[in-house]
Amino acid sequence: MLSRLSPLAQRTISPRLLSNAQRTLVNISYPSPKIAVLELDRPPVNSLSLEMSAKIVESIKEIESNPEVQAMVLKSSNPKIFSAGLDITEMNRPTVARLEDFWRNIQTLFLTLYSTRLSTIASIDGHSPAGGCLLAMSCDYRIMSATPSYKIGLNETKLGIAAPYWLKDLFVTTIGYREAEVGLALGKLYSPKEALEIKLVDELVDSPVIDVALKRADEWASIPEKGRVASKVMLRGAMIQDLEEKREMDVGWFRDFIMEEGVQKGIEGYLKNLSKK
Ligand SMILES: CCCCC/C=C\C/C=C\CC/C=C/CC(=O)SCCNC(=O)CCNC(=O)[C@H](O)C(C)(C)COP(=O)(O)OP(=O)(O)OC[C@H]1O[C@@H](n2cnc3c(N)ncnc32)[C@H](O)[C@@H]1OP(=O)(O)O
Repeated sequence: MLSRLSPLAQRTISPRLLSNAQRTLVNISYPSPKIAVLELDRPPVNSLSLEMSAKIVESIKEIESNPEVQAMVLKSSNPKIFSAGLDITEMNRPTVARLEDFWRNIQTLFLTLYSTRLSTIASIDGHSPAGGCLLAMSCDYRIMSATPSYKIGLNETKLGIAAPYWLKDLFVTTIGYREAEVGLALGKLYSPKEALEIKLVDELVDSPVIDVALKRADEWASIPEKGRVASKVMLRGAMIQDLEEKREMDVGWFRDFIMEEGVQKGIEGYLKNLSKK
């Protein structure tokens, strides 16, 4: 894509002016041989389109393929948004084929990030609703900026939709049944302080989040891989296997739910309000 531009244009065009079609969507860097940083870079809000999910999966696989790398920090290029979650436009009057493909890519994203052999540290320097919270919860450790205006949580019910069963399971596993029951029903978005209290995040920082995330990545990367991965498989294997077995059933639930006229009206209204803001 970018390579289709002339070399002069490639050198002079400001990255801010690049359309998403011309962007790489994620950037990978290696601050040290054992640590990778995967930066989400899909303006304006790092929402997860089909292509964005596929790109994140491809990048995780690329990082995993280097046996020296032990830990990965997941961060955002946006200074105040980690990820706004699923790209809502993917669910707005879609074709059935695209919608099903979109959902398969979201499932794969979850399965890949949740099960990777890498230690994963979420560096949450901004808002992280819904699918953004899914990305964070799929990591092994979550560090969030203490900025009080930031929000994290699962707000699906506010859009007139429900979290899929496996995201509900992930939420329950992370914060416990009762808190998840209330949080899901109300579509609650938590402040960083509240998120720390219920253990939705592990640590709050005032300093640049990435600095602390890199320190934690160093600590996690120093643990011998075999035992660390075996523990991860023991804790996460059942949920992964369960979704692997139910993938197509889940695609069907998602498709039938989203294609309902009432749900479509709700999504349309939510999108209109977002753009009006
Ligand atoms: C028994 C049967 C049950 C079956 C169940 C089966 C399956 C489950 C069914 C469905 C599950 C679906 C799961 C969904 C999870 C999700 O992730 S849904 C997405 C939820 N995300 C949100 O609600 C976040 C919305 N965004 C915001 O709140 C704000 O944008 C922000 C992140 C706080 C940032 O605010 P800021 O003021 O900086 O930016 P703007 O609001 O002005 O946004 C800029 C621009 O971006 C557009 N936009 C924002 N978020 C999204 C998004 N998620 N997708 C697409 N587009 C988004 C916004 O509209 C603006 O656009 P512009 O006006 O054209 O500039």
